[in-house]
Amino acid sequence: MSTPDHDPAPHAHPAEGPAPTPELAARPEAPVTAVLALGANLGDRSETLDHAVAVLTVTPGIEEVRASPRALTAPVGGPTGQPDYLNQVVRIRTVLSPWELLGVAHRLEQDRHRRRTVRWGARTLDVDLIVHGDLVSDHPDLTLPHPRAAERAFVLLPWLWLDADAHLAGEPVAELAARAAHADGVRREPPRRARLHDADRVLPPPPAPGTSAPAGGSDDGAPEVGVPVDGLEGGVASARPWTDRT
Ligand SMILES: Nc1ncnc2c1ncn2[C@@H]1O[C@H](COP(=O)(O)OP(=O)(O)OP(=O)(O)O)[C@@H](O)[C@H]1O
Ligand SMILES: Nc1nc2c(c(=O)[nH]1)N=C(CO)CN2
Repeated sequence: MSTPDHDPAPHAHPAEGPAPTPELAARPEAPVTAVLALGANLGDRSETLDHAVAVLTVTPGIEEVRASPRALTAPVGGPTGQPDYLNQVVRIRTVLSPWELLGVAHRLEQDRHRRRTVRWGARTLDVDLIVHGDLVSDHPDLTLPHPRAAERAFVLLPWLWLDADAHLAGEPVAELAARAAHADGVRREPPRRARLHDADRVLPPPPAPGTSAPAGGSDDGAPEVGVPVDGLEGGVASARPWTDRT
């Protein structure tokens, strides 16, 4: 028996091969802003998004990772009866080509054993590339800006919460969000702090002689920790991946 996430014969994704156009293969000479949209509605959605943001943070060629507040959203399209999605938008600066960035997106999905079977079916993780600088591409394997982003409240609202001045193809995201259908199905998650299992914690150094406060750590008493990642180069991140900055 197979479920949408247990396809016995997953097919290779086109982003594993060469870029289909020179524009999609070209690395920018200087970092450009790119926006990714994450969505998960199977498994531990919150942990999945934590992992994805952490991996982006340590991916070579990606810097200045800013993650939006998260939204719990009613599924739009696809089979009925799906669980709600957890959606988030991530803005980065990157020198990766659009095709390389799509490859990163698909490795993140594969890390979560995503299988493509039913269109818009439930999935452990979906990572869409919304914009890559000002690039416009109409190639079906990577269309930029993402062809459905301008009407998706589950993309536009988190993006707006992250960046009130954001524009998509010259239009203010605020205006697109105000017009988007299904906005009432998008509920902003309250800001949260990462809670790590004790076994994953890196203990802070002991207090200096004569002091009582431990060195380092965060303001809620949880120590600053690195984030171990696998599947991509980069090792351990020192940045905090739970960047719910509002
Ligand atoms: N901007 C883009 N971002 C991500 N994938 C894209 C983009 N443009 C085209 N694609 C192609 O779309 C194909 C299907 O992607 P995916 O399975 O993530 O679709 P979906 O999430 O179910 O639907 P939607 O594309 O409406 O979000 C991918 O194989 C990819 O090559
Ligand atoms: N709420 C919600 N609905 C969706 C989503 C999503 O991320 N969130 N993604 C889809 C295909 O990418 C289709 N429908």
